[in-house]
Amino acid sequence: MSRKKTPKRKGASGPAASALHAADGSRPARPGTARPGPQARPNGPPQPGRPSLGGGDFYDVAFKVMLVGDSGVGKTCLLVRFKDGAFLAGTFISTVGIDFRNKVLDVDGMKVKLQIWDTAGQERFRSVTHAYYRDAHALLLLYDVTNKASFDNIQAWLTEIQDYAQHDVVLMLLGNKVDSAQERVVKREDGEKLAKEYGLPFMETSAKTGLNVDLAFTAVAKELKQRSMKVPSEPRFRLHDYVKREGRGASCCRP
Ligand SMILES: Nc1nc2c(ncn2[C@@H]2O[C@H](COP(=O)(O)OP(=O)(O)OP(=O)(O)O)[C@@H](O)[C@H]2O)c(=O)[nH]1
Ligand SMILES: [Mg+2]
Repeated sequence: MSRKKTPKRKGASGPAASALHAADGSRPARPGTARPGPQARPNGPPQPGRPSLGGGDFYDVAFKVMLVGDSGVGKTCLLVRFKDGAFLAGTFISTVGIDFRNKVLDVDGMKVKLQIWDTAGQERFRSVTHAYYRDAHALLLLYDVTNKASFDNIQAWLTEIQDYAQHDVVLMLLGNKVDSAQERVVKREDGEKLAKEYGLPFMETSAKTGLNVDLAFTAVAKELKQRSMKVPSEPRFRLHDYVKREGRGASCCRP
């Protein structure tokens, strides 16, 4: 990850909510009780493949990916869209603490398992989530294009990442909810500018329509897989170039 400058801490904020919320809607997350599963290792060498304990999904390498950003930006919805291909419409139920879902991807013939941690954006859970940054191989940092404050808080999140995550963590900036064209207050160019300033790959996404959601996770999986190979057999994967080339504009996929 390259960052041009050290951002100033502003203090992230988000709407208050209180109900329990698990990423799959079945198991509520309890703050401080979730632990990385046996298949996720701290940042460093990925674990060699084996079947997962629960689902029997075989894989060659496993990585831990964390979703971060203000409350309400759509982290849980992004994960549910990626994992289940569905959108959680209706009442917003804020995540409590942290929870995770697994998904195995086929990346150029290799089974790459992503253990994706969905964190609570609310300030009061920050100390819980801090403990998990260190183990993350990749971070997806989200803001909501219809919420200026969530965009303004990105610098604060970057400070937090700098303080708690591994220095070589794969980091990508995502502007979510681009389906809400009428409510948009953060222009695509603003996101691009900020991403450029910090040397981050950037995409706009929609958990509602699915725009660029698979692409974001696939790009991260490709980058992690390549990094994990001692002698890369393929040409160097370039995350920035990949998301620029493959990313689709918001206008192509409105419902
Ligand atoms: N239109 C639109 N709404 C979305 C999208 N993603 C999420 N939402 C809505 O935004 C609200 C918040 O989504 P969540 O995924 O729960 O937000 P979160 O970032 O997980 O919030 P915390 O768990 O509090 O950190 C919900 O009402 C979702 O239905 C999107 O891409 N488009
Ligand atoms: Mg959530």
